[in-house]
Order: sequence, then C-alpha cells, then structure tokens
Amino acid sequence: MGSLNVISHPLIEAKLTRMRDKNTSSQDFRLLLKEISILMGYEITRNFETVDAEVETPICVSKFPVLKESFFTIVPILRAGLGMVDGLLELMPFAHVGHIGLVRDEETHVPTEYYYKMPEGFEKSEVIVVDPMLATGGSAVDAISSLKKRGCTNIRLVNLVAVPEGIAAVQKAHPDVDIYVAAVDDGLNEDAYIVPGLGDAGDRIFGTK
Ligand SMILES: O=P(O)(O)OC[C@H]1O[C@H](OP(=O)(O)OP(=O)(O)O)[C@H](O)[C@@H]1O
Ligand SMILES: O=c1cc[nH]c(=O)[nH]1
Ligand SMILES: [Mg+2]
Repeated sequence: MGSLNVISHPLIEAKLTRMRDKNTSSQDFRLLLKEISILMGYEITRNFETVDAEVETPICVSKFPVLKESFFTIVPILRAGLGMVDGLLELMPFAHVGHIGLVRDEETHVPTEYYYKMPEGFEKSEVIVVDPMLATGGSAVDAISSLKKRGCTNIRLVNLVAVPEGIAAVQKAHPDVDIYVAAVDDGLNEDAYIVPGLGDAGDRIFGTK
C-alpha cells in the first residue's frame, strides 16, 4: 500500500485557513496556494537522491551532495491543479510539466477527460500528480489510470485538501501510489463538495463564478 503523508506545519495550516475563508480574494487564494505548494514541496522532495560532487571552496577541494540527475514530470489536473505548479517549479525548475484536463459532471460527479499532453519520455520519469482537491477521488483515480495506461510506473499524488472517501478510492485503485496532503477534512456534502473544504478550487483560483 502506498503511504499517506499528512504534511502538517503551522505555516501550512495558517495559510490554508486563509484559503478556506470565503472572503479571501482570488489574488490572495492563488498566492497562498503557491506558497503552500512550496512548503509541501519541501516534504515531497525529502527522499530525492543526492550524489557527491567535487567543489572547490575558497579553502580547499572537497566533495558535497548535489541532486542526482533525475527526470521529474509535474502533472496538474486542470484546471485547479495549475495553481500548484509554479510553487513546485520554484523548488524543481528542472522538472517537466504535463497536463491532464478533467472536469466533474455536476450531477453525477463523474469526471470526463478533455485534455492530455505529456512531455516526451515522461513514462520513464518520476511523476507528481497535483490537484488541490481530493473529493470522491474520481478525478485522481482517472488521471493516474490514464498515466499508467501510457506506461508510467512511478507516480505520487499531491493534494491540498482530501477526505477519507477520496483517499480510500485512490488507495483501492492505485495501491502503489504515495499520497501527500496538507489536510484531511470531514467528508463530502450531497454535491460531493468537501466539508468544510474551501469551495470550488478552480473557481476560486480563476475567479469564475
Ligand atoms: O475527487 P473528485 O470528486 O474527482 O473531485 C476533485 C476534482 O474536482 C475539481 O475539479 P473540477 O471538476 O471542478 O474542475 P476544475 O478544476 O476545472 O474546476 C478539483 O479540482 C478536482 O480535480
Ligand atoms: O470541494 C470540492 C470538491 C471538488 N472540487 C472542488 O474544487 N472542491
Ligand atoms: Mg472546479
């Protein structure tokens, strides 16, 4: 079973509280999401491998760790996942970015894929799927299935707010995937929105509705 990592930190908690506030503007919401993505990125990248390289300090030549050259692909689930890309790219400017467009049907809550574009060779890379919300889990499960169908074997999932239902759905469909979240909320309402949650992440990021 993949691990469930709840990244708790006072800075993340305080910023997430501001994102939950319905009076927070789109501008602030976007900035807070970027800042949290950077803070979460610190934990997500904790197991990155390093190798020793020779460096000449002003005093002498010695060996020090540098990041092992690896191929990473950040995959936002459109639209809302886009809000987490810039923060992660600040930590991993060498990463590539692929996109999967998914939208949930308002009545059935079942997602439909409307866009898919990956960088060349991505299937051999470490893939980081990002989406602020893990609600029923349908979108994350489909996005990961879509990537696996194309040959991806090394996938982790990063969400801002999740609920137990969504976590269970991903763990059942993709037991090999490690999940990183900033918070686990109570559950879903009748419209499959996270409670207490923060509303529709895509709408709040882009100011739609
Ligand atoms: O776990 P689930 O029940 O699948 O719900 C989560 C999905 O719902 C939202 O996307 P939405 O369909 O609203 O699209 P948007 O990002 O374009 O707003 C959110 O960004 C996730 O992708
Ligand atoms: O609470 C939720 C659930 C799904 N998608 C969102 O953006 N918010
Ligand atoms: Mg939405």
